[in-house]
Amino acid sequence: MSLDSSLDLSLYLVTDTALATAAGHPILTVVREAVAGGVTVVQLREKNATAREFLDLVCRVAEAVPDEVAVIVNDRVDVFLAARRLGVPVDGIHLGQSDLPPALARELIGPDAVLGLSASTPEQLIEAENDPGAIDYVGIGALHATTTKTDAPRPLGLEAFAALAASTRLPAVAIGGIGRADIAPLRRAGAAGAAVVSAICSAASPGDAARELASEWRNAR
Ligand SMILES: Cc1ncc(COP(=O)(O)OP(=O)(O)O)c(N)n1
Ligand SMILES: Cc1ncsc1CCOP(=O)(O)O
Ligand SMILES: [Mg+2]
Repeated sequence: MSLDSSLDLSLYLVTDTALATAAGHPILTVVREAVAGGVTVVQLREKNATAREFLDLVCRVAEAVPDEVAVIVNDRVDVFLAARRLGVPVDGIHLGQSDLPPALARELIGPDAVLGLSASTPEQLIEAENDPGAIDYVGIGALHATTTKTDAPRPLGLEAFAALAASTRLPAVAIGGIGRADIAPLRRAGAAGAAVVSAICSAASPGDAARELASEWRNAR
C-alpha cells in the first residue's frame, strides 16, 4: 500500500492456516483467491507458527498481493520489522489489549505504518482515541460467538457494536462470527469494515466467499 493511498478496511481477511488446511487449501491460495474476490486487507494471524515460519509467510503473502491491499501482521512487531528490513512491502500491525503498548509499538514501526488496536469497551475506545500511538483503526468484537478465538470477548450483538462504533472517531472494524448476512447491517451500523476468519478460510471456495461478502458490502444501502 503506498503512503498516500487511503486504507480501505471494508473486507478484512484474518488468516488461520489450520482452518485453511482443514478445508483443503494452502493459506497462500486462500489469500490469493480472497484478494481476487475483493478482500481489501489481509491480516496474517498465526498463533502456532515459529517466528521464522511467520516471517516466511508474511514475506510470501506480501509479495503475492497487489499494492492496494494492505498486509497487516498480528501481534508480532519483531516479525513486521524483520519483513520491512528485508524490503518486503508489509503495511502494519494489529495489536490487542495484552500485546505491546500501542505508543511503544508506534515508535518501533514508524509513523507511516498502519496500527490497528482491538478495543471492545467504551473505556478501551476512549483510550484508543487518545493514545499517543496514533491508532489508525479499532477492531471491535466479538460481534457474535466464535469458535475461532477461544479467548474472544463476549458477543456484543449488532446494536452494541453500532453504539461502540458511533462513540469513536476511529474507523471501526467488526470481528467475530461474521457471515454474509451480517455485512449489510454492519455497513448500515457505521462499520468501516468487517473482519472475517472462518467465513473465508473455512469456505469450500475462498474466492467465491470473498466475492459474496464484497458484493454484500458494495450493495448495502
Ligand atoms: C481486526 C481485528 N480485530 C480484533 C482482533 C483481535 O486481536 P487481539 O485482541 O489481539 O486477539 P488476537 O487476534 O491476537 O488473538 C484482530 N486480530 N483483528
Ligand atoms: C481474532 C478474533 N478476535 C475477536 S473474534 C476473532 C475471531 C474471529 O473469527 P471468525 O470470523 O471465524 O469468527
Ligand atoms: Mg493480539
